[in-house]
Amino acid sequence: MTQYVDRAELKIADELARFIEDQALAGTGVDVDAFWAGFSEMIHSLGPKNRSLLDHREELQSKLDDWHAHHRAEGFSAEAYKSFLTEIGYLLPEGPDFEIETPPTDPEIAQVCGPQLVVPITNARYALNAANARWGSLYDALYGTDALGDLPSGAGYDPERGARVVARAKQFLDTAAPLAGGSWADVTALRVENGVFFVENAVGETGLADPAQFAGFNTDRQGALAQVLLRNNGLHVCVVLDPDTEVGQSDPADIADLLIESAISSIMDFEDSVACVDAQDKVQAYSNWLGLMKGDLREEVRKGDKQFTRKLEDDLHFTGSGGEPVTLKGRALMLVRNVGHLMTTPAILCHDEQEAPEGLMDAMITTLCAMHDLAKTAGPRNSETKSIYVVKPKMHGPEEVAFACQIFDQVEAVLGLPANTVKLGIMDEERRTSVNLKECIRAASHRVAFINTGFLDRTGDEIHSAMQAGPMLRKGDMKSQPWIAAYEDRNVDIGLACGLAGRAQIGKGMWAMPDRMADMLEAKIGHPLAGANCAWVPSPTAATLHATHYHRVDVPKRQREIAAMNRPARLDDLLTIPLAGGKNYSDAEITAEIENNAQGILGYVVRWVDAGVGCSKVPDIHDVGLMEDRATCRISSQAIANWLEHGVVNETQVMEALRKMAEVVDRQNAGDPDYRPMAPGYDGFAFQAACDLCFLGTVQPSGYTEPVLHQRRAQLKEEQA
Ligand SMILES: CC(=O)SCCNC(=O)CCNC(=O)[C@H](O)C(C)(C)COP(=O)(O)OP(=O)(O)OC[C@H]1O[C@@H](n2cnc3c(N)ncnc32)[C@H](O)[C@@H]1OP(=O)(O)O
Ligand SMILES: O=CC(=O)O
Ligand SMILES: [Mg+2]
Repeated sequence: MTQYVDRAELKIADELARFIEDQALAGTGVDVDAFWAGFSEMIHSLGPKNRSLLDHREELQSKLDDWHAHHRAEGFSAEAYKSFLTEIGYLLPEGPDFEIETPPTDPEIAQVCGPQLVVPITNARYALNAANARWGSLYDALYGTDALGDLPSGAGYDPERGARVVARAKQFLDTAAPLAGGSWADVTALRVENGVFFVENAVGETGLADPAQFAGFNTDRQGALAQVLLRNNGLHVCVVLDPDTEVGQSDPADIADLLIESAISSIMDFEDSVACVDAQDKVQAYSNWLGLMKGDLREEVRKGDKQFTRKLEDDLHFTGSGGEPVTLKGRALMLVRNVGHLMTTPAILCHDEQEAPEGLMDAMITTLCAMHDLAKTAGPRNSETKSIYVVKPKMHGPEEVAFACQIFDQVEAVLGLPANTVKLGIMDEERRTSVNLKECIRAASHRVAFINTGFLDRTGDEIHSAMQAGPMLRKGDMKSQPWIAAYEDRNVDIGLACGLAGRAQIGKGMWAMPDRMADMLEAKIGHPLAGANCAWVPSPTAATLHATHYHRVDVPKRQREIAAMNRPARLDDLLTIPLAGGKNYSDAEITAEIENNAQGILGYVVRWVDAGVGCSKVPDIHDVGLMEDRATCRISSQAIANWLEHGVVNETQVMEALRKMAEVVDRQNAGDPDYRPMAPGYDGFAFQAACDLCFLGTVQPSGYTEPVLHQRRAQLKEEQA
């Protein structure tokens, strides 16, 4: 039972009030009473608007449902559809051209192109790792994954595999920092003399083809060259020399590793990768964020027989070619993803005892925590421009973006921050945002710092918003449809037209197969080539490997080329609904599809509901481990709900698939002593949640999964209390 304390017409869960007063407010200079008064005023003034925006979503959805239900039989007319969307205010008129006016942002947002790592904020061990993922070992990333085509076989070091890793890494150097003569593969010695970098290899003495790529060096205590810093496309590579390691010893030039700039920014996620349903969970999440912003977050890590304390890395120091000190950031720029506008929270009750919107709570408290970074007078800072970067997900159209800006206007006023301190990341992941993207950006033109194609949620919304249009294609077929290509291209085109290049991020989505690094290396170069200056990765290792793409592609140049192409707008493609149409899937294909979706849902939901884990790696029916979060769960559940709605499958078939796959998921988790099997009872909260997601999928708001997940997890917590 939550204990509440009264604060300025709000009831605040006791542990949240204590966190805010004792930890978050302390040291910010914000007066406690003024804070509560301002917070209360914000919740009571913006809460009703929040609710009316959600009502508007529902109104539009029911109009879409009706229209599709009435026009299904007569065949689809794109023109009639577009007129209807315009008539109901779903598709809005575009205003004149404009450019964003966001105040200057940090280089990691505006200039440096590279991977963006996402991490659940509730896991301090991972969150610290994500902050520290600015630098990663390319040798380790190549050795420890399937990036070379196969996986390491044993526990010990395999010199044959090591040689292949070194060869690949040196190929990378030949692209990122080519030599004037010969290849890095034949390098026998490196030296720095009077600030000039020399290389010896098969052709004799040489140097970098472009000497300006030499950015600094370090020597060891004996004065021997220990690190050489190179720069390419704004990214750094540190060549590590160490004859005392096994790898360095076997290298003619003592090269032991390449440390490369990896996660340029990291998103600390309060949204789809976490399971936070009450004040207790939220305080844990806010505490981690506060620790990152204060810089004092620590986590005891045990690995095998080793134990150590993980904390934020310091900056890196080198000597420049003229003898000047060179300092590079040791940490990724941290952004924070708040929840969207949908959910309410039992952590705060309004004067009418109703739950407050969770998005308002996140906006105020994550900004408050980040003030500790702005206030630092010594030590490494997150933002040099005194900015706070908030990613706002799942907004539907410009009105909701304008509302997000209004929220942060009020937050800044309450906390005494200069206007537009909070920079906004707009996730382009709902259909009404994609179709009105230019106006969404305009609505945040003074604070937008990124737009990003969250194609996973976007796929879920594609299914839900056209639920009544007919049965959709299989999940895997969605990726090759006209709507998604148009969505990705338009996001870049509109971002460039609105002046984001050199000022803000134009990002691309998550790589959702965390163990398939060879495939990622093949596929994800497509992101910088498409003009994105950042793209999401699920792990630090993926960040290191994806970083190599930004050495191969000069993104600003690519953006100029794309802008010059003047590509046509392709709104018609964007509005092409991915219906199965004449495709007649066989019974086997239908069964495989629902079993695959059921397995993903159950594998994810059982850990969410029973263990409070918001992001998991779950094998699909082909045994490929997939990153599952609320967005991927939204796709799978909406896909099943859609096929149920149109009679492609019936309830009995879906229930059979759920029961069968529950047994599979139980077996997959058999090694976990805390795991509670779903079979043979099929009566636990997790299994019920999976059933609700499928059988009640059509009536979930926008097809989101969080209402069901929250309800079932809260029930379980209550039962366990
Ligand atoms: C649609 C969307 O919204 S996408 C955004 C939401 N999704 C995410 O945020 C995905 C984040 N990724 C993750 O949570 C995880 O990588 C998972 C759940 C996919 C896989 O986790 P695991 O199975 O534990 O990964 P695995 O065993 O391969 O690796 C664990 C190691 O990698 C690190 N690691 C894995 N993912 C991350 C991450 N995102 N950030 C930082 N470190 C990470 C861990 O710290 C750990 O290293 P450590 O032992 O030194 O602490
Ligand atoms: O948030 C990201 C997505 O793809 O959804
Ligand atoms: Mg999303």
